[in-house]
Amino acid sequence: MSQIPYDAYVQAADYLRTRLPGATPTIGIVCGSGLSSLADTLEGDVVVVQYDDIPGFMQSTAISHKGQLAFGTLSGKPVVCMQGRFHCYEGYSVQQATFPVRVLRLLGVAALVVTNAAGGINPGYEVGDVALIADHLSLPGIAGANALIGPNIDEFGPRFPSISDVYTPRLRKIAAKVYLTHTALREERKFRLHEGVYAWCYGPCYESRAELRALQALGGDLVGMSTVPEAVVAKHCGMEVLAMSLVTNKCVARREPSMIEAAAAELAGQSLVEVAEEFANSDEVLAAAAARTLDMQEFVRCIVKDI
Ligand SMILES: O=P(O)(O)O[C@@H]1C[C@H](O)[C@@H](CO)O1
Ligand code: HPA
Repeated sequence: MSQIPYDAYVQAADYLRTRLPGATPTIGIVCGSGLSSLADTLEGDVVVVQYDDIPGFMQSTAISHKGQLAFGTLSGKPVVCMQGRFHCYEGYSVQQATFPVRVLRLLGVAALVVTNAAGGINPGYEVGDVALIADHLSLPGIAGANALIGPNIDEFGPRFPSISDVYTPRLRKIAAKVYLTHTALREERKFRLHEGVYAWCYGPCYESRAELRALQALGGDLVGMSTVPEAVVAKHCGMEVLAMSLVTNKCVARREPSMIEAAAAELAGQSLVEVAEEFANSDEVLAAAAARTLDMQEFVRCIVKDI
């Protein structure tokens, strides 16, 4: 894996400092698919910087990911929103995909709020629910797709970091308290809040049914194509991390209908009951994200106030 040198991160952070007239951000918010309008709620002197202009940044190619950083204040705190993240399925290495996280760290970001659109594997999760990520399953990570592979950059963190508490309990508790005390979000049942395990897959294919059953058996509640590399790198460089998924589709993990049984039934002249199945698709994902976007804005705004 080609290594990104420390100087490249420093160069990007130095460039961004020249674009910022005021305070540098202490909180970073990564906007997931369909959730980039979180940045529309920024206040104060908002500064928008295109990824194209930042030395070393990649291009955002994912649908609905704008490809810009928006700096401003949210609930009175200096924040930066990443309107567009980099996914490995776009062809980026895990180091390239996580480049912005380390740049934000160099700018002074101490807490990273990461959002994503995810499929619900847990049968109790419905479209429109939100889940705080309590832990993750990183099959690509344990198989070698880990941004920390290669010479360790000691300026960021230790060679062998523990990531057992990567999703900072303090921040999860803050988010839970916001939800439990926010009348409009909870009592009006705008969305249900869960806490679950996010299974990271490389994508871009949505998972097969057998893969979904495997992830379910391994303890996954959600499945998505992002977040884990960012969280690992953020934890390595000493950031607190809060990650949450918006459930945009329910995953169909039921076993495939047997074509041997279907063929035998047809040969015996029996009529078959067709089972209609719904499979994940990106239109459905973006529509579900759009439907929940204002609630997510409000939720994140209140959490940031209490961080
Ligand atoms: O950036 P996120 O994780 O929100 O995006 C998810 C994963 C894929 O980019 C896309 C698949 O529908 O949504
Ligand atoms: N699988 C993977 N990524 C996703 C999904 C899914 O079902 N939904 C949104 N992002």
